[in-house]
Amino acid sequence: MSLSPVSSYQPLNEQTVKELAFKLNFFEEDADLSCQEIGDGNLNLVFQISEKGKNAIIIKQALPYAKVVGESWPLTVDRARIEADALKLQQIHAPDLVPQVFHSDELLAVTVMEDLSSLNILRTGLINRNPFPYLAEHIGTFLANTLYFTSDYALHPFKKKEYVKNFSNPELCKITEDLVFTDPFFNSETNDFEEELLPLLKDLWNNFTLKLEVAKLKKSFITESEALLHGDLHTGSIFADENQTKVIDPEFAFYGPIGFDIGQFFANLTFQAITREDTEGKEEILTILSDTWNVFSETFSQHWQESGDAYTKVNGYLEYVLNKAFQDSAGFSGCELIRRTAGLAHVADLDGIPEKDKRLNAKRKSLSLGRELILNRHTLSSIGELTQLIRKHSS
Ligand SMILES: Nc1ncnc2c1ncn2[C@@H]1O[C@H](COP(=O)(O)OP(=O)(O)O)[C@@H](O)[C@H]1O
Ligand SMILES: CSC[C@H]1O[C@H](OP(=O)(O)O)[C@H](O)[C@@H]1O
Repeated sequence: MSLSPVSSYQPLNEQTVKELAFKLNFFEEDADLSCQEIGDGNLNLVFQISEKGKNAIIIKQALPYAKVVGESWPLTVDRARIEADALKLQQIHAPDLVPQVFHSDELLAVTVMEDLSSLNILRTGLINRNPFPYLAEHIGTFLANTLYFTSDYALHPFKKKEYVKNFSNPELCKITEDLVFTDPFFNSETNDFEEELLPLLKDLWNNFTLKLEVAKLKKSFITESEALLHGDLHTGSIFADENQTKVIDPEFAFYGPIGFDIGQFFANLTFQAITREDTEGKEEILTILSDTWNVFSETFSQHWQESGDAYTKVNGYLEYVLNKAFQDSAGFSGCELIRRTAGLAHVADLDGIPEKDKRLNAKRKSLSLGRELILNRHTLSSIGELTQLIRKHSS
């Protein structure tokens, strides 16, 4: 039986979302509520509802299409169920690192959650050069806990397969398969770039060694059901300040290779290593990147000691798993750098640079670093070698 306050899906607006908040008893019936739609992402509606002097709540609703494109791009609202279920699981394994979910409704495709607007979206905070002293510790822990505890290394095989089924997310995965792994490596209609970048892009499109390596990464993304991924872990999916970090928006969650989340986070940090002009600023980012890896690998290794799987006691297996995740993360990171530079969905780190020459210079660095990361990922044997490669291409 559905506990939904409505009998069919309907897109909410600032009036009907208040009525929903009342029906769900988040406010007393005489409360004077204010409400704004604050969503700035590509896909969903996000309403902030508040009563003067009290904590606000967030009601996020999936539309039956991709908001950024419109009704010509239909998209399942089941992504709201996936997002709510992923947040609830992440809350168990990484408490304090995700927003609290107060309520979710599959029929209306809504998630009611904690309002985090006292924190900053990390991408904006990094562009504004705010300090995030706990970011590496928090994201390293988030990655280690959510990835380890949803994997076969930790779970009974029946439970793991139940999760794989629950988090089957074909439509959202298809977006990533197209926009991250395919379109930017071909002269596709969805691509979006300044014409000055065309010669460099043609070099990528004609580089068959590169295409073979991207095909291998895409195969890994599609076929390796290693752990429950966040699936879209960029710096716009993280709220943070000097003390706290909260990961939001796991609607792309599905079972995939561990290195994918790590690589997306690395790439989105790397835009800052590229665009910051001072060495100190660049080094600050590279330190966050390498500290995140170190926290991730140490925490993941500690969890591994508790695994019940007989093979986890075999010498060399943990090192193999971590090394694969590390080299994959470099390759996935390369794909993310290229797609955010020349694909459909861009980032403010690059597009927000007002001076054309500087912007193009940063984009050229991003494209060439992306290519190097994809081609040379198997030569990287330590986090220091990865940060050195980024340093070389971003100076
Ligand atoms: N829990 C929250 N608290 C405060 N603001 C939020 C919250 N969740 C989302 N937002 C706001 O809505 C924006 C879009 O949210 P997001 O979940 O990324 O949507 P989309 O799935 O469309 O990308 C965020 O950038 C942020 O400004
Ligand atoms: C048409 S979806 C493009 C892009 O948007 C998603 O990001 P977000 O929902 O955080 O704005 C995801 O990265 C998709 O690849």
